[in-house]
Amino acid sequence: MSKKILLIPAAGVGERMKIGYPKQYYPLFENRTMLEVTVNRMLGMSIFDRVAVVVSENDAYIDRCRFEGAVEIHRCGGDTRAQSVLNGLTALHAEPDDWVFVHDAARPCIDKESIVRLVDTIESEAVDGAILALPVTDTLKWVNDDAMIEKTIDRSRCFRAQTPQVFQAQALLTALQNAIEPVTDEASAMEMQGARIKVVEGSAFNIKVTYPEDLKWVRSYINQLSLRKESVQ
Ligand SMILES: Nc1ccn([C@@H]2O[C@H](COP(=O)(O)OP(=O)(O)OP(=O)(O)O)[C@@H](O)[C@H]2O)c(=O)n1
Ligand SMILES: C[C@](O)(CO)[C@H](O)COP(=O)(O)O
Repeated sequence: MSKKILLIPAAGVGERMKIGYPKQYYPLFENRTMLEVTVNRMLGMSIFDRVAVVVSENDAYIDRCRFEGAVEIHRCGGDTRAQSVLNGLTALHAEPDDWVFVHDAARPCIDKESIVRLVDTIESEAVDGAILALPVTDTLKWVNDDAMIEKTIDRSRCFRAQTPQVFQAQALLTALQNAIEPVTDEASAMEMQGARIKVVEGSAFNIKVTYPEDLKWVRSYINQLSLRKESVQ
């Protein structure tokens, strides 16, 4: 029986957040860091057989994190997100057909319903993998180097990719090793291999904390959960 493994890349520096330390260690809720909130929410779902976090070799914060369940820490982060995921995958020593759910540490508002939809898809459909995503709702413009519009793009087939993105361990390892150009998500590497990847409905709240202003929405969502007495961490 193949396992479900959660792999959380958390080795970024958070350049765009400009807080002077990696954003995954920002205290998000009651002194719990973003990484703790993300991991503990995932642990609380009771879906994963293994939970692993990839941090950089010289990470000075991870030892202070308190997780509410078993978490493997791999100090093998790379210079890019893809390299961190590849290094983490290698360190996992997973079985080839284990399902690996890769989820950004910087997406703490992930919800169980979305994960269940992902699991249902890989268990019931003939796919090589699946990702959470949302349809684009704005009109899309393609511009030139001077920001002048060249054309309007048909948005009906455009989706915004989120995480988790789930693939089988060996297939993902091979895809990331073979990716010929830099990739910003796992699906991109798998697409290059011709994989069949399904887009599964995500949540508008599953935003990635990238810029300081993103924190406003994330904190508000997390506080709402707390007010409704739903588990936050
Ligand atoms: N070398 C890297 C870069 C990113 N990540 C992780 O990948 C996720 C998404 O990346 P992003 O939001 O781009 O994070 P950063 O790279 O930290 O941000 P920035 O690009 O602003 O520096 C985060 O959980 C981040 O920690 C990683 O594990 N290793
Ligand atoms: C993986 C990802 O979160 C999907 O939206 C995203 O591509 C990561 O973004 P990054 O800023 O390029 O790390």
